[in-house]
Formats: sequence, structure tokens, C-alpha cells
Amino acid sequence: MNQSKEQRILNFVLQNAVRGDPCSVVDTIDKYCSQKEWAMNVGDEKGKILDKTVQEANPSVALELGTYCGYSAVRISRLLKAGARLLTVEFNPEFAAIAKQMIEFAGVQDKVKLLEGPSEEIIPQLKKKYEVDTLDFVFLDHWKDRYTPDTILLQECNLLRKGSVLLADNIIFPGAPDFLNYVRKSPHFQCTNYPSHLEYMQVEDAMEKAVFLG
Ligand SMILES: O=C(NC/C=C/[C@H]1O[C@@H](n2ccc(=O)cc2)[C@H](O)[C@@H]1O)c1cc([N+](=O)[O-])cc(O)c1O
Ligand SMILES: [Mg+2]
Repeated sequence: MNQSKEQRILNFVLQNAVRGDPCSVVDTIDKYCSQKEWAMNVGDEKGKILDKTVQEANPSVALELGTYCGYSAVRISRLLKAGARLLTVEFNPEFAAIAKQMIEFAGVQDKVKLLEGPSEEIIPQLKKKYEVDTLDFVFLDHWKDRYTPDTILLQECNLLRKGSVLLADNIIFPGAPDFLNYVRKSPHFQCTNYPSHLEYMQVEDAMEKAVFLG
């Protein structure tokens, strides 16, 4: 049975990156996906926006929706302070298995908890089952039509506090028009747009930061 693209990405990392070095894992994935096979990692250009937003928020508890191969989980967790943690949600078992190995190879497994299942099931479990009080940072990079319902669900589950930072990928391509509408029209969010480009391509894209105002 021939390998999946995600398996090929992981193998390339296992053979070419430095075990325990998250930066080398991130760079190696970018090398593979820019030179060999495109994949939907946030990439280095938007990754730098992600880095700055994470550093600014300096979260104790962060949530990622859409782990995929673990690129942004490794990218985010490498910036977390001692004792801080990232919960990342992945619903495709094959991707989850790849991401788990990617996270372990990078040496960030103590900071990252991979939760398997659909976001609409996991989010309501965060407080009781995963001992979350409120989320300091949320990275939305899963199915684009889930950004809005999940943002509403996070509020309904009282998981956001004054100052919680949401950062959404792919605002232009593939696009998340209803999310953009929702957060920009809502009096509960202060929004900032970050123009960029689609990972590994010369296609316009953007990220949107939405800070919860309580
Ligand atoms: O479609 C895109 N992303 C969808 C991501 C989906 C990921 O989120 C998981 N998930 C986890 C939990 C859920 O509840 C649902 C899905 C899925 O199992 C998948 O791993 C996308 C597409 C392009 N593109 O150029 O086409 C570029 C990008 O940067 C993208 O992010
Ligand atoms: Mg994306």
C-alpha cells in the first residue's frame, strides 16, 4: 500500500531533521513542502505572524484546531514558557498518528496534548475533562466552515476571557468569509488583519487576529 503524503513528510523529517530540535523540524517540513510536495502547513511566512502573536499573548493555555501533521503545534509549543501547554485537536486518525510522531521527534511532547476528535465534541469537554479554566490563545486552522461555529461554541462554553487571542489562518485562501464577518461585526472582538501569502505559493492570503473583549 503506497505511503500517504503525510507519511512522506514525516519520514523526511525523521531522516533529515535534528531530534529534539523543534526549529529544525519546522524548517525541514518547510523544505520538503516547498521543494517536493505542497501541503497545508501554515508555512514560514504566516508562521512568523503566528510566532509574533503567540509571543505577544505568552499563553499559559493555548488551543489549536486542526493539527494536521503537527507543524504549527511544534511551531507554537517551541515558544511556550515553562509549564505552559498547547491542546491541539485533530479528527483524522491518520493525521493524528503522524502528528504524534512529529511532536515527539521535535521533543515538545511534554508541552503538547493531542486530542483526537471533532472540535465540536472536544471543545465542550475542555473544562471538565482537560482541566481548562479559560484559553489564552486559540489558533484556528481546521475546516474553514467550522471557524464561526467553534468561535461561538468557545464563548458558550465560557472558555474565553477578556484578552483571549484568536488567530485564524486562511482568511483569503481558501477563505473564511463568514468568520471574518462574524468577528468584525461582533462588539465582543477587536480584530486585526495580517496580509500574507498562501504557504509555499505566491497566492494572496491573510491571517485575522480577534481579541475577545469579554
Ligand atoms: O483546508 C484547509 N485546512 C483544513 C484543515 C483541516 C485539518 O483540521 C482537521 N480537523 C480537526 C478537527 C475538526 O473538527 C475538523 C478538522 C482535519 O482533520 C485536518 O487535519 C487548508 C487549505 C489550504 N489550501 O490552500 O487549500 C491552505 C490551508 O492553510 C488550509 O488550512
Ligand atoms: Mg491553514
